[in-house]
Amino acid sequence: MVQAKVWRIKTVSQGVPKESDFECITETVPPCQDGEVIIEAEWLSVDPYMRYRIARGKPGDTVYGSQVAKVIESKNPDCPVGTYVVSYPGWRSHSKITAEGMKDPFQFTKLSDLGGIRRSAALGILGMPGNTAYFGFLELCSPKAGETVVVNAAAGAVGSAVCQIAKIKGCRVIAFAGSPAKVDYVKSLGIEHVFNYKTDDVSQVLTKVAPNGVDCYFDNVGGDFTESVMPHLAEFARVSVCGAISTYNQLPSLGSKSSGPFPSGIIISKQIRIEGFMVYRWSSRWMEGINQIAQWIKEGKIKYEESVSNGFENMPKTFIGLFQGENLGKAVVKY
Ligand SMILES: NC(=O)C1=CN([C@@H]2O[C@H](COP(=O)(O)OP(=O)(O)OC[C@H]3O[C@@H](n4cnc5c(N)ncnc54)[C@H](OP(=O)(O)O)[C@@H]3O)[C@@H](O)[C@H]2O)C=CC1
Ligand SMILES: CCCCCC(=O)/C=C/[C@@H]1[C@@H](C/C=C\CCCC(=O)O)[C@@H](O)C[C@H]1O
Repeated sequence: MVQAKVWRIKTVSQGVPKESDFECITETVPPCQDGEVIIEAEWLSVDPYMRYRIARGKPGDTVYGSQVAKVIESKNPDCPVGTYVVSYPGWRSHSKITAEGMKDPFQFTKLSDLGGIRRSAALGILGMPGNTAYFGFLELCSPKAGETVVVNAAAGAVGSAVCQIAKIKGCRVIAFAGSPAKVDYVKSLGIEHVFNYKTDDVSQVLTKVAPNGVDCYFDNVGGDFTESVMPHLAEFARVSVCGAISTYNQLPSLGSKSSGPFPSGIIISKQIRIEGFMVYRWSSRWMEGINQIAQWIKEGKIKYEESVSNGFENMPKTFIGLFQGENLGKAVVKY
């Protein structure tokens, strides 16, 4: 019988998660029944949203998350041994997927050929984060050529894709990231105006580099960063509220009181449109985004990076690293 390693919540994290908030146990996975498969993780994703899931979880819960995995046992003719899938069984080395579980296309999909691109990309640029950039930027910001776009967490999985899509659309991109190496990386993607928000004052940068205002703001960070950007928005600016990673370790739960004043005056007088989203809003158009990004990669218009941690034992450490800016591009763990 297959033995699975499983990362569970030991203590619901308070503030920045610690490795001791997690525990790894071993579990026996019973053999497949009709219609079932057993999968073995190949690549596991760590994502900022997991912080929210942990906050809403309880001790003993398996940490939620996606992985690229290989079918190693099958009693389902549609999914034979050797098939690669993207699934959401959580931080587990081996998992049983029932016939029912395989029906939900957002919990389980067979991995299509990625045209020579490493399978881990299905967790990043050719997966949920890539589509977050594609739909979250194009649909909510409606960018026009020549407009000025601000992107933060710009060296990360979503941000680096947004910067490049904005460039493809002919926009002028002002990007922010958290280290000199990250600034160099974003510049290497062809983005001209890139700043380190830890050493450059965001408001001063925008006064200088965006004297006519910011037309589109793709926000991954929230908090103080966003407070600094708001006064620089142009009339009829569009703000895509993708994430607020600077706040994830502060809020006790969803629905808690907002931490700062709501800038009503700016929003009203400049007639700004601000919209949050969850990328699964575009579920019915999922492959449109993936196929377009794949095409842009082929044409050399989009580049991407991955920060790879080796070993399942490094799941908590790699996850925590997201909040310390340790990743460049998509953070993944190789099983
Ligand atoms: N709405 C949706 O459907 C989705 C939203 N998201 C959101 O998109 C954002 C980016 O996700 P993703 O690309 O996967 O992650 P990233 O690959 O960008 O990794 C996170 C990065 O965030 C930056 N960061 C961490 N803490 C802070 C802080 N306190 N202040 C400023 N920056 C910080 C770090 O970069 P640096 O070194 O530059 O500080 C870090 O490397 C997140 O907010 C996430 O929740 C992601 C997917 C779907
Ligand atoms: C308020 C949540 C901000 C997190 C932004 C983000 O990264 C979203 C990612 C989603 C993710 C949803 C997972 C947890 C969000 C918790 C909200 C809830 O109602 O439980 C995943 O489904 C893929 C991205 O769309």
